[in-house]
Amino acid sequence: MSWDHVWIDVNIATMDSKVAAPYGAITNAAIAVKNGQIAWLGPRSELPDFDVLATPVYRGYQKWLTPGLIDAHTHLVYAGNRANEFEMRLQGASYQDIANAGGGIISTVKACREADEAELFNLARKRLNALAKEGVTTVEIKSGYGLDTATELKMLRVARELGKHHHVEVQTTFLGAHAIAAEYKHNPDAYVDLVINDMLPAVMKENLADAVDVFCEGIAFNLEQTERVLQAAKRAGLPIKLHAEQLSNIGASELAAKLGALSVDHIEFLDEAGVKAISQSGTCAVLLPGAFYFLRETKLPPIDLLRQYQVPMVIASDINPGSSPICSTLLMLNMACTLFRLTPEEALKGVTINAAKALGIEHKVGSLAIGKQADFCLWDIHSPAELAYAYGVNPCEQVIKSGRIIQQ
Ligand SMILES: N=CN[C@@H](CCC(=O)O)C(=O)O
Ligand SMILES: [Zn+2]
Repeated sequence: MSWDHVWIDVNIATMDSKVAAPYGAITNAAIAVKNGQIAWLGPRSELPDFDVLATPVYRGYQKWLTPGLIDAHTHLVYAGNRANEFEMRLQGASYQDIANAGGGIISTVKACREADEAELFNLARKRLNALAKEGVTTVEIKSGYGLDTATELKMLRVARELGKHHHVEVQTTFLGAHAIAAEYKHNPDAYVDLVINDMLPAVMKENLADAVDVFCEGIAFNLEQTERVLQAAKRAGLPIKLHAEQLSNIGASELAAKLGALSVDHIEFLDEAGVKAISQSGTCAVLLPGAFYFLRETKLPPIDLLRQYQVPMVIASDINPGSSPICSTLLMLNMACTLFRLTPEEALKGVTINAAKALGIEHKVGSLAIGKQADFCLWDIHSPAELAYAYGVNPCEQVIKSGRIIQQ
């Protein structure tokens, strides 16, 4: 047997539902990598003979190995910050008040239109480095702070460039329908026309997006406008997702289900009819505890209903300057448990296999099984629950991306 690398004496949280144990765990295990893929994994005692002189072998000392983490919802390409709005909220203004007064997303739009690609790239790279240090190997990045064709393209190009220059794999999402651009304040439908007829074709031409998202909400796009954008995305052959039911329930998730969306994200105000609809369409529920925490929301997402209808729950950071300026996927695991009462196992599924489902890449990443991409992390922990339990001392010891050992 000839392999590129082998790890022995590790405990593996495979997160593979075919392994019938919590976390899909295999204890006293080994894993072998060849050509960027997992060539073998199983109990150490069953490890086939291999050429020990020719193969680098790493000893895990019974530490835990998990799939590389996947952050399936971020807005990490942006310029400026909104600390002033943070202060305004502490003086009593609400997130909606600020948005309605022309602040919020629109104020980040001004900063992003002014920034050039190099500036956006450098700011975003720091955020991506922070995630990578915590074991993130795949990240989704949205546009949506341009709201004109040139700036939306600029954001997506920066996201694509990040993916080329960093070991973390980047999935891009076109979110031109994030807010109504100030220039179209009095004619939102004309802005939707711009998104569909100008931005989307330009995005497609440069192959800049892996998916399309819309913020479907009272302060953003209504159901009809949202459907127009999503139908256009589908015609262009892109998967779709929605910012849905964050501040109110306008039926966004039922629309997402009808159109076969990959995910609905936020969903604090999702009701049983919506949960039922997304369970039937196989749409994932992306929970964003960072935004819930930072906006001091009080309405909890319907976790029990999501469990009851067996909707895959995803946990993501939602990194953005307005509602979640928190650059830590690991902290989200802790928040998912403390704020949303997820179990640590549910939380870990939310940043591994279920996050992969929300991005439509579960055939490739998200769990550890023979034939999958060799994306995994070695953690200095005694049980996988520790990843959600404690925060502040980074337990990530080693990151392997596509079979390559990343030194950081
Ligand atoms: N809800 C909409 N979009 C972002 C917030 C964007 C912002 O406030 O800048 C979110 O996911 O929370
Ligand atoms: Zn978001």
